[in-house]
Amino acid sequence: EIFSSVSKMKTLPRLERRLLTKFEDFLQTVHREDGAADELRRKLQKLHQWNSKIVKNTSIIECPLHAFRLVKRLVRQWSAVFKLADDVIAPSVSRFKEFTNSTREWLRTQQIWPTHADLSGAATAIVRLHHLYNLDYAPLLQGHFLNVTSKPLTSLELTYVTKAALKLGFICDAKGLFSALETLSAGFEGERTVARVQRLRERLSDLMIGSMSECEHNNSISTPSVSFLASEPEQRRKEAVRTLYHQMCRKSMQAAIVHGSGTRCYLHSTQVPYLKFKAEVVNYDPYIVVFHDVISDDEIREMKDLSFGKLSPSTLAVAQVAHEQQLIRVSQNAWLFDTSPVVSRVSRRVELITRLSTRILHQDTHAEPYQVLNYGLGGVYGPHEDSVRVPRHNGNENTPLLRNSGDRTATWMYYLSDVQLGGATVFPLLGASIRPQKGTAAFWYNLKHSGEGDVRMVHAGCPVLYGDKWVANKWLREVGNVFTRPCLLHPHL
Ligand SMILES: O=C(O)CCC(=O)C(=O)O
Ligand SMILES: [Fe+2]
Repeated sequence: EIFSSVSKMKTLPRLERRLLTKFEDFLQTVHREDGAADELRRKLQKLHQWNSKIVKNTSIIECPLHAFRLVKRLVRQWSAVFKLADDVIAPSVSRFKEFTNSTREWLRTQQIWPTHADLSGAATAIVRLHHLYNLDYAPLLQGHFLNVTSKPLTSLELTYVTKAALKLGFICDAKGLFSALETLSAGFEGERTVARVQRLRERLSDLMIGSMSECEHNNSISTPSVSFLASEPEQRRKEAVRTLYHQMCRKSMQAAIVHGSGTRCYLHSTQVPYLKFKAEVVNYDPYIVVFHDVISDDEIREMKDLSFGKLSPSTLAVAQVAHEQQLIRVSQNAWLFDTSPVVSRVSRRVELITRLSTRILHQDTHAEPYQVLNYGLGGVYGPHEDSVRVPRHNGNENTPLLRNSGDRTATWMYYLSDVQLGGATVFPLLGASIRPQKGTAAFWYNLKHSGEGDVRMVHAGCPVLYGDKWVANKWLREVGNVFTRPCLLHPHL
């Protein structure tokens, strides 16, 4: 899957360019002038034009609507190209079959070519963003997404978006989208469009029967169904946290200054005399602090470069049902050890500032390697605690890492990118939020001084509305840090 990493998606136009070149070069060697070959040339020419526009400006993929359209083109238009080549041309030109087979194989080895799952993932992102941030669907139908303007949605595109809303269980969104689809396809007599609309109508009416939801209440975010077993009060607590999380994400979009009110700045001393860092207290009790200018652009580039090839879709520490993961976490991550002088230096800085050890040695691990995260389209990380030792995570105590190194005492999170819109880190129970800013880092403790997991530290990454969000987590472990964690009375760390 690729929709779960915006940075990976940005490499798609270059790959498409290489694919186009392969086809164009091959066609040069095929001297065939008939309708099918002409049609193939025409299709490729059109793809070439689209590609030329986007290959020079891949940052537009940070806009979910452009990203959705790119994925749609790669999945649908290219499968039409292959189909035409295989079904119409290859039977009379045998070399063609060899060519399409080997080209398909080549694409597979690149591992990033999108599939139908990516197409529905991209449509899901668009719906989730509209739903969560309370955006009006009307501009989207006209091809507008925030300040980006493009062509109105086609009936096929609208079908994907409506289906995504249905799948998410957002019935009111689906109803609205479906009636727009009906209007849009009213004049079309095409069999496929009619059948598509009919199928959706049936699915929607099935869902409506079981649901009494009134669409006027669209603003209160429906909590997605959670099918794993949970006791009733726990379930209610979870829903309350989710509601607060959604509210905070929306609020973080409106406020110009995102950090909590009463934010206080100071110069934070380190173990090196005169080396101080700008610090901003986001919350006093429990303590959450953001440090500014703690990692340079060059260091960030190196961390991203070292991680990029290793990114793979994020999973969750707490087992969840597969289809729910989409709602809880949409990102890819890689583990990065201190294998280069730059990464080591970046870790030393964490030590200088926090006075905690980041040493990673076999059998004596004071910290985890960096978990470098790149978010995907509408990328989110729902409410969670970094600590495993919060009461409701019972049963997780017995992992080898926990036995050897203890819990995640503290979290240090480097922000490796800005995010144009959305993507704030929020603490729903504290009312604190942090806007991602390249070069800064957030720090907080996950455990109380007693060693118990602090449930107040539940936090989340709001959906990325527009942008390519990167963070790097350094989780500092208990063992090796029990004596270094500063005293409770210390005003700072
Ligand atoms: O990306 C964010 O803002 C939060 C990430 C996070 O909480 C985590 O990776 O554990
Ligand atoms: Fe976290």
